[in-house]
Amino acid sequence: MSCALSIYTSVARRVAARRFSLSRQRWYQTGYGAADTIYALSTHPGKSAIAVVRISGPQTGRALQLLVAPTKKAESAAGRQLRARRAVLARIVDPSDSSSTLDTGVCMWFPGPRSYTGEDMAELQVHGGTAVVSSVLQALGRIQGLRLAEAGEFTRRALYNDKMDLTAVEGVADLINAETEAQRRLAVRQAQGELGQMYERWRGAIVGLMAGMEASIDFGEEENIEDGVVADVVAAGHELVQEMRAHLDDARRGEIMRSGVSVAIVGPPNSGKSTLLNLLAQRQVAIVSAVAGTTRDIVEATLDVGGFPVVVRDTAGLRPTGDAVEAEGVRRALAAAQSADLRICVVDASRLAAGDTAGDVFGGAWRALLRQPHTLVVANKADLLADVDDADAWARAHGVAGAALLSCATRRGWDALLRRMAAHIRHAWGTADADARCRLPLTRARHRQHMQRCVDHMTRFLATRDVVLAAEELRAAAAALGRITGRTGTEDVLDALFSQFCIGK
Ligand SMILES: Nc1nc2c(ncn2[C@@H]2O[C@H](COP(=O)(O)OP(=O)(O)OP(=O)(O)O)[C@@H](O)[C@H]2O)c(=O)[nH]1
Ligand SMILES: [Mg+2]
Repeated sequence: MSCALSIYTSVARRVAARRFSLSRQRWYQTGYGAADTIYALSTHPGKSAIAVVRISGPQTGRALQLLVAPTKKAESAAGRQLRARRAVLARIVDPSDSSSTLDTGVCMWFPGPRSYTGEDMAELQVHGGTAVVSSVLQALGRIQGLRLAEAGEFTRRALYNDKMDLTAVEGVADLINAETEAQRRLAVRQAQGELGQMYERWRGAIVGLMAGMEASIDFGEEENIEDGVVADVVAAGHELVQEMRAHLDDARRGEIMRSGVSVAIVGPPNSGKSTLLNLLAQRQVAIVSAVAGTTRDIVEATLDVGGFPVVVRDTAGLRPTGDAVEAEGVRRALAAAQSADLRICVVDASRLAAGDTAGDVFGGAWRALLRQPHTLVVANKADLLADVDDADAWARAHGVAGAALLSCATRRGWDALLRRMAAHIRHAWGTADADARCRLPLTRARHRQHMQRCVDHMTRFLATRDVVLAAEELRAAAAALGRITGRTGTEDVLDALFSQFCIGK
């Protein structure tokens, strides 16, 4: 046991050393060069109260010496030098003429490695006027060895300097793009490294299993796995795979929260689908008319329902038709309904009240939609009904049990419908982001793909009796996890990811 442990330690050390060298190797391969010092405006371009200019790289200290001068007040005070991680009020001056003040602002100096990028870094908070910002940027450009940063280059440097892993970088990108509370909650946890730490813990556990396998090779007489020696390794492997499978089997909660819950509004023509979309979007996105068959194509709007990101699609009314264009609309509507996470089936309550059955209203083939999970039925045009005291009883009596009674015209049932949609989304996909005790779900298809590969290799590892194959499967499983966190072979992913970042991040 102690032997296995010492082998584990040596393997883990080798893995850690390799990880470091891989990071540095990538760093030099990128062509950016560690010698460059970069700068950029990190806040939004345009007029604002304050703008933040960031500098990172080995020449940062020299750039500050040339660019930052004490204010008159600071000159008389003791300790006027820039101190690490302290905000100092300073004059930002022209490097070629320190008497020419460009602006007065706050300067912060972060000597590496205790900075965002892991390098020497500085932040200048200046007044957010266009002329001020451009004069500071031009002054930085005149200092030798400094150049404007590429999109996402600060964060790229943080990644290469092991300040964060790839999942954390993706979390930062998601945080910047987050539009709803649920997206923000998910992204902030990922940006703090929570997901990456979990994958690294699993990778460490696989490395431990590899150490166990090495022990079995050392002490086994033949190159076959000896039952007694590897019983613990196999048991630990089973436990690990179970944990990983539970992570994979998450109903795509994280991916749905990140990209938005896709909702399709479907139902017969003229039931008020487009009216509902316009109400949800709070603007006239789709054409509404009393003519049945108005909507032909898919009309889409992105919104926030109770803090959850939602992409709603209005669709053509479902009915048999000889019109080729309308038939294509119906085909697209059914496809949208199939692929949606949540379906809202809108029916005309007045038609049900007039004696049509739900079957008449929906048509035979389309009733199948109602039986799909994650489907809410909305009986619209409730204003056309005689007084209904008990909406649930009314829906049961008219063959649409559980339907929400709504009038888009008078807004009767509107708040209840929104509450119901939010509750359904929270219950189906939303728990992990809201509850910090829950494990973070997979947030990208990229993670899912590598995670699935890892589980496949682990499954094959557990099935084989051949020690060489077993070790190979473990190595491949660890490498798959390494691809999620960016430890192995991710240059192509990085280029795609950082191109989505803004300059200055
Ligand atoms: N009385 C009443 N009329 C409504 C209500 N909601 C929508 N309407 C009317 O019903 C008609 C059809 O509305 P739309 O929103 O275009 O219906 P649709 O389901 O999108 O129709 P198609 O695009 O043809 O499939 C319009 O005249 C709307 O003003 C409601 O709650 N009450
Ligand atoms: Mg319509």
